[in-house]
Amino acid sequence: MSTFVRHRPAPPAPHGGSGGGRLRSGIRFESVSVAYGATTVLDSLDLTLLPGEVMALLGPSGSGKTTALRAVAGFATPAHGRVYIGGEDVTGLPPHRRGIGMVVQQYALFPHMRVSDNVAFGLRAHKTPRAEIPARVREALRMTGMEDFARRYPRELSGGQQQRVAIARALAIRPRVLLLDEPLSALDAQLRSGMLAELARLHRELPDVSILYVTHDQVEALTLADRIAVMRDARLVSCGTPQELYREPGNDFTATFLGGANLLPVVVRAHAPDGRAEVDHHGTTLLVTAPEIVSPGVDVLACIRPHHLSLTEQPTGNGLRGRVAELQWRGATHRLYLDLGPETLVVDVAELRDPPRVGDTVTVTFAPQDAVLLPDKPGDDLPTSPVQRAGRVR
Ligand SMILES: Nc1ncnc2c1ncn2[C@@H]1O[C@H](COP(=O)(O)OP(=O)(O)OP(=O)(O)O)[C@@H](O)[C@H]1O
Repeated sequence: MSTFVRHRPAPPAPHGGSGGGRLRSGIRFESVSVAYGATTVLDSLDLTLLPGEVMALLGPSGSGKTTALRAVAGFATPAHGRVYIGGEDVTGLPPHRRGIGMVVQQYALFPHMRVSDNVAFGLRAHKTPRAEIPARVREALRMTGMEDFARRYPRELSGGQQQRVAIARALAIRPRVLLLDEPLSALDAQLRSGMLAELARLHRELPDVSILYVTHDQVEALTLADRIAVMRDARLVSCGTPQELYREPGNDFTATFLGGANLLPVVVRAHAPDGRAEVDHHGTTLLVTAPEIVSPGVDVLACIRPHHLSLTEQPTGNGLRGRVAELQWRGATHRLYLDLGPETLVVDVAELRDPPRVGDTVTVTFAPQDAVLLPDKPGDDLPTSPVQRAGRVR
């Protein structure tokens, strides 16, 4: 397995664990690989979702997110590995016996059925006793705010309302895990943000349900997830809480995919005992954060978020001087593209009353704690000192 993955241990259950009497929730992928013909589209995935945890699977198109979700649902068969739900090995179980609710991008409602029948459909498929069905349908429609629409047909609903019905249908069976595949991507930006808040509220109402949420939208992942798993080319490249991955992305792909980042090539000069390192950037010494003890003389990247840079007249340290190549007014902020010579630095600052002009030379600065070192090649770990390397915990 690539040493690229910075996989933090799972934190304690964020929502109190599984409920008494119910089937346990939580999902575990144990070295799961899925292939279509000769192409491996999911490569040895090891990942654990705790009971009650919301995990976002984030990554570009084709990275294997949906395949991972389908492996949990039972619609994609692993060539290797096992899938567990609530500690139970479900690898060989058919989808309807896995206790999952699933919502996909295109809602997949039956057009000829009223809302209530769409929601009842899953319950019938799960052989819920007839007498219980009306109450379960009402409960699911109440949770999604769709009680008043029970008699309508899908064509009489907006996109957002149809998606609520799809969620109600998934919840009606009282699943132990909820699988959401880009559930908001067909909605416009405003509706999407409202639905994000709704999903967060729903999860507070159902704290025992584990949610695996596939998205390529970093805002959705940052907003909703307890932890984010970042995928690329069929592999898991990072996993951690949104804050961990944002502050210490561990690799250049995660840094740029989650939030956007400047990645400056630097050479390590010295490592300070306080977790800082002195690095050289084309002759300028910068003080940055080193998550591990890095070896002097090696090439690494300094990751600095655009909004962590500020304009200054006289920096007391960490000054980067460059020519303004482009200036964009974005309402609340200005974005500057600074030509540093070999690189362009992106700088986001609060709206300036008196902005510099294109062609002006300016200086920006950053705090050492806002710049973190990353390995300079995909697949690498930070080049550490021999002592640190020997004692490394993976
Ligand atoms: N049934 C299939 N047969 C052959 N190839 C498939 C099949 N389903 C998916 N793939 C391929 O597997 C790879 C991963 O697809 P997957 O849908 O898991 O990616 P994704 O990360 O969810 O992408 P997106 O964000 O575009 O949905 C893609 O290259 C896709 O073309």
